[in-house]
Amino acid sequence: MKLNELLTYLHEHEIDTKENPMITSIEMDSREIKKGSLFICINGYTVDGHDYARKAQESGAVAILAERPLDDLQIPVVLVKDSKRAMAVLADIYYGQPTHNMHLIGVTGTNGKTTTTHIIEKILNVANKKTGLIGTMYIKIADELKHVKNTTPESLTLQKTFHDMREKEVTHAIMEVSSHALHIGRIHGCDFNVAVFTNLTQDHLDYHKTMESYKYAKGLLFAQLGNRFDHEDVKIAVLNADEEASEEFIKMTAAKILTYGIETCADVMAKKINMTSKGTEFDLVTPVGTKKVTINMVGKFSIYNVLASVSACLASSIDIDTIIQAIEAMEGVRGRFELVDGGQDFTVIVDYAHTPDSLENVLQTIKQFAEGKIFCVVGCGGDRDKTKRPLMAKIATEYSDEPIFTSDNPRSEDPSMILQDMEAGVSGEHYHLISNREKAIHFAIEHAKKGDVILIAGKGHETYQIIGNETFDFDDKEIALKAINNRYY
Ligand SMILES: CC(=O)N[C@H]1[C@@H](OP(=O)(O)OP(=O)(O)OC[C@H]2O[C@@H](n3ccc(=O)[nH]c3=O)[C@H](O)[C@@H]2O)O[C@H](CO)[C@@H](O)[C@@H]1O[C@H](C)C(=O)N[C@@H](C)C(=O)N[C@H](CCC(=O)O)C(=O)O
Ligand SMILES: Nc1ncnc2c1ncn2[C@@H]1O[C@H](COP(=O)(O)OP(=O)(O)OP(=O)(O)O)[C@@H](O)[C@H]1O
Ligand SMILES: N[C@H](CCC[C@H](N)C(=O)O)C(=O)O
Ligand SMILES: [Mg+2]
Repeated sequence: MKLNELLTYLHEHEIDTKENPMITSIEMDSREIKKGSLFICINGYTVDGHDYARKAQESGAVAILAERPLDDLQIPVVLVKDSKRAMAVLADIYYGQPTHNMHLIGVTGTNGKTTTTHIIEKILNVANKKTGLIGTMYIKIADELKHVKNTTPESLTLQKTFHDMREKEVTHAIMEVSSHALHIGRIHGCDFNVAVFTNLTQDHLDYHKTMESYKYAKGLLFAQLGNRFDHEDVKIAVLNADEEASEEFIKMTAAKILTYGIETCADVMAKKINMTSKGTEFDLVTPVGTKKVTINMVGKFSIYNVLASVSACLASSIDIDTIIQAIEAMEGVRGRFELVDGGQDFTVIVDYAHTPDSLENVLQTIKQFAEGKIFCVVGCGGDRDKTKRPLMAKIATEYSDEPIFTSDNPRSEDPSMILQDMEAGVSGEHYHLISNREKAIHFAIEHAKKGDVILIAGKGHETYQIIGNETFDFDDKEIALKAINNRYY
């Protein structure tokens, strides 16, 4: 596409030349520049992309889009007020508006996004739909996986991903939509058909500062959902009726509403719930009838994720029998309440609970079936919301018999300072302090007795640990299996 053609889509811009090069790729990272690229300068949180414009030119960029004039460049410079916004517009156009002709489901909320997107994916696959998935664990196009840094990538990566999905004939895409992405505008240009809300509890206050602005960011997904009545293309907001924030999101959206819940009357509900340590049975009540279902996942939070997924799929015109077949076959998601079986006579669970609410939910669930003591190996991430640390420590001591405070991903912070923040939440309670995560896991496994349950929380599927600037191989499940092996064999 020629530069001038691309620029017709930007309402306000200035350009310093009449040159009109052919653009063969759009990049926001100078390290990705190829011959023919348009380089977009983004002023980031750590560095300013404008400082890399020269490097981009040297690497073959044929044009630059920037927020301020740049000296000593021989290629056209397009000036805009906000390069991130311009990037979203250009990415959408350059990649052929890929979300306009695919069914796009977005899932937002503090906890349960990854799990819910995977349940939706399973249902759509059982319904023979070709799917793409974007989220914390990976970008998945059919069976092909690509690892990513962010849960919800920047608009450029997003639109390119949707374009690749279209090339692979994906008809249904499901994505996790983080509050950061909503706040920064990474999803501008995404034409969602269905938007799903899981829940809102404390996290990310380092970024959003208050729960009110965190809620506002989540609400943007619903506010931006097809704000006109196109009766050929109805947009649907799937909201958790048991969550207070849903009442506000209802006011924020013009879309059709479908609610789900357990406590409050809703369109889709779970009734007569019967939980065991292996699974859950309940009556699934929907606008198209009531059926008894048995799922392999445990915990009330899992029922919420299933109800959200069922609602999203009903909103996507999938028939109820297919939905039920899929949710009954769903085995769970990697690193989410995942059982580690090394032949031991106690239970070991690896879970991604890294917020106060998720930790409380998971421990409450374990309490319902634990025959012996509960061990809880838990830490808190560095360079993240500090105020959740004492809360998580308190919850660990409240719901477990042997809490073991350890490191998560300390990142740039001193691990002992993070532990101090956790300890500030407890006074007089019994707990262990083992900063080295591998040693903490070994400690729990060496001390567990028959019937006990060990929860290893916070890192779930992660196969690394970030300490300082370095990333080390680290897999909770692998380490737990090694410790079980050491103890028994
Ligand atoms: C705070 C934040 O959101 N940061 C994101 C941001 O990074 P940044 O602003 O620091 O970028 P930067 O390094 O300053 O670079 C600025 C610009 O210079 C460019 N650059 C940089 C170096 C170079 O050599 N050449 C070059 O061109 C960069 O490509 C970029 O365009 O832009 C990057 C590229 O898109 C993101 O990967 C990065 O996410 C970081 C990794 C992050 O940790 N983000 C978290 C807070 C986040 O967004 N989390 C949410 C929610 C998670 C959840 O709850 O599930 C998520 O969606 O992931
Ligand atoms: N609906 C839910 N309500 C509360 N807690 C949940 C719910 N679903 C899952 N959890 C807990 O939260 C953890 C993370 O779940 P999941 O990865 O699905 O959430 P997420 O929203 O994608 O998280 P992230 O923002 O880190 O990507 C799980 O391991 C479990 O402990
Ligand atoms: N999406 C979350 C994941 C946290 C996972 C936990 N292991 C940590 O590193 O804090 C975040 O980036 O805040
Ligand atoms: Mg996630």
